[in-house]
Amino acid sequence: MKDSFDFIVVGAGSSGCVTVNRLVLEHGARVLLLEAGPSNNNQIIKMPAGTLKMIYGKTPFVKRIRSMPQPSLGGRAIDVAQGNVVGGGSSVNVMLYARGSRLDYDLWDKATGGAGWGWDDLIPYFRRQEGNQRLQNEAHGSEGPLKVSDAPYLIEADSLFLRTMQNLNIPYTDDFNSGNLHGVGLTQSTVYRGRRCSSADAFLSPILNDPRLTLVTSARVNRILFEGTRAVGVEYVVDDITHQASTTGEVILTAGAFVSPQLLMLSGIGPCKHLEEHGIKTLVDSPGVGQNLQDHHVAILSATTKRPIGYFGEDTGLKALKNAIQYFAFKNSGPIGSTGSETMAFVNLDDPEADPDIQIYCIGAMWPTVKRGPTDAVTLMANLVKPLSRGTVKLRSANPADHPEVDLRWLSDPSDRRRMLQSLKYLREIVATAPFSSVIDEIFSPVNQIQSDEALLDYIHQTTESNYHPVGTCRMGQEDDPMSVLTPDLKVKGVQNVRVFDCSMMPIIISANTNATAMAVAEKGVDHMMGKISLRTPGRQTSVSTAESTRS
Ligand SMILES: Cc1cc2nc3c(=O)[nH]c(=O)nc-3n(C[C@H](O)[C@H](O)[C@H](O)COP(=O)(O)OP(=O)(O)OC[C@H]3O[C@@H](n4cnc5c(N)ncnc54)[C@H](O)[C@@H]3O)c2cc1C
Repeated sequence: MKDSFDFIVVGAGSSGCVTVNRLVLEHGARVLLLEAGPSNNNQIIKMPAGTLKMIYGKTPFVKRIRSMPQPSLGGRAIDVAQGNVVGGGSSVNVMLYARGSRLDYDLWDKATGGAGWGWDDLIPYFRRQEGNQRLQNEAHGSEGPLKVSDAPYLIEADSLFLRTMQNLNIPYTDDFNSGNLHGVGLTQSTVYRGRRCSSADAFLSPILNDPRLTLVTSARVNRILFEGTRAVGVEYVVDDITHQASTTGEVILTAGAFVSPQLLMLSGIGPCKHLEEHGIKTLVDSPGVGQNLQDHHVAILSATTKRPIGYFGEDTGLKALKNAIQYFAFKNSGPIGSTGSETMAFVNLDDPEADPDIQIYCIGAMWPTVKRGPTDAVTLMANLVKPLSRGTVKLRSANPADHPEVDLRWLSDPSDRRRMLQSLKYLREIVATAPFSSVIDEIFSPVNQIQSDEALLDYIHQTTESNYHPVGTCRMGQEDDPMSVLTPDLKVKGVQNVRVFDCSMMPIIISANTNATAMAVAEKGVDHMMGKISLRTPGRQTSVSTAESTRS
């Protein structure tokens, strides 16, 4: 093996960029960062309004993983977009800055036997990373490199949504990220002066010229290399040529919730029967690898409006020209500087006092997948943020170039079906409530004729989409839990010198968007690895109640 490094980090996404930043700047380590996708140096990534074009258009920055046909969705296969570029998800995402609730992280803490993963344990990491342009308090930092700001551009749909939700007794909140998600309000985004602030912008850019960092793009890692059970390097491919790199320290997987378990399995760590099926020699029989897949997904309602209240027409003709001039000549202002998702609400429709399990987005446009000629429109989406259904990631083959076999199993749990149905009905209630009702012309998805529960569920099966938050496939847990893949300090069980710092580590999905948490987890992971913090002695009280603890 030729090149040798102190650490090798696999995947330059949200968690990978944070990991290398801390290793290089704080610990002076020589780090190899391998990223399968290209550089993030592209205008469409930097301009907030470019997001939907990346998610639904054709760019090299997004790869779509097609799921197995889903029996619970009438046999439909789902494409789940993932970042394939420096910055990973944070370079292609909708930039919404969100954290889970206090309870979410306290449930993680419980899953690890109280090892130190509760809300209070994570807050220092969120705060340290955050450069909030409005909030500075015990939950928020304003000096960090990750810029977080209020929406620079609002549309009438935002005002209508905010007022309508308050008419439905949902209280206004000016901060979703204090541990309490309840309410309706304006979102904050990882946007600074009209430009995306990805994990790469915040954490990788400052060290790109540091001689201790070696970044190789368009480099797909195939497997981890072991001597016995000790990781000593990785094998990767650039331009069809296979390379090896070695490390005297550790290999850290930050390749995302689909690829990190795939890489473990390709390296011989996983359910031994499944590895045998693909002719892979088992190094560690770890039955939990690829299990416990969770993802948020949405019920969609789109309606035409009687007059313009959103973004229709802003990207064509003279308006597009005007917006481009405004954006480039006037400090990145106007619609191009907006993420298009400026308001949201978190509710619990069963018990208004309980932790929210539905997130509602209001988007001032027709949803791209809804088949209807372009016109003034608004879309409401209900995101099931506490799903109970669990899917799997398995190997499709022993070939690392093949996507893994993803079985999402959305709505396979009856409670998820019930809550999705209930939330779609609630979206209808929102657009029938003043002042929203005054601008709605026609609800065309789902059309009015779809009324029975059975027909509405069928509509959900045909139209539900990912909110792009897959997690949980290498979950951490207690040492003696046979289904946990990682110890609470994020070491892969059964081997030495391999850790996973990305969204795969979550035992339970958080009830909000996952980018900020991916970054906070990575920084805490580095602190554990470098001995800066140690696991807490079990026994501390958190907010987990007896009733909620049954969810874990
Ligand atoms: C379209 C979209 C919209 C989203 N919107 C939001 C939002 O508005 N707010 C929010 O909080 N969250 C959002 N998310 C989710 C959030 O961005 C992700 O949860 C987060 O980026 C995941 O971080 P990660 O480090 O786990 O993985 P990623 O950021 O996905 O990083 C994995 C990296 O590994 C690379 N990689 C994969 N395989 C290999 C390999 N074999 N070798 C080398 N490199 C490899 C990938 O190219 C990628 O760069 C969105 C995600 C997407 C995809």
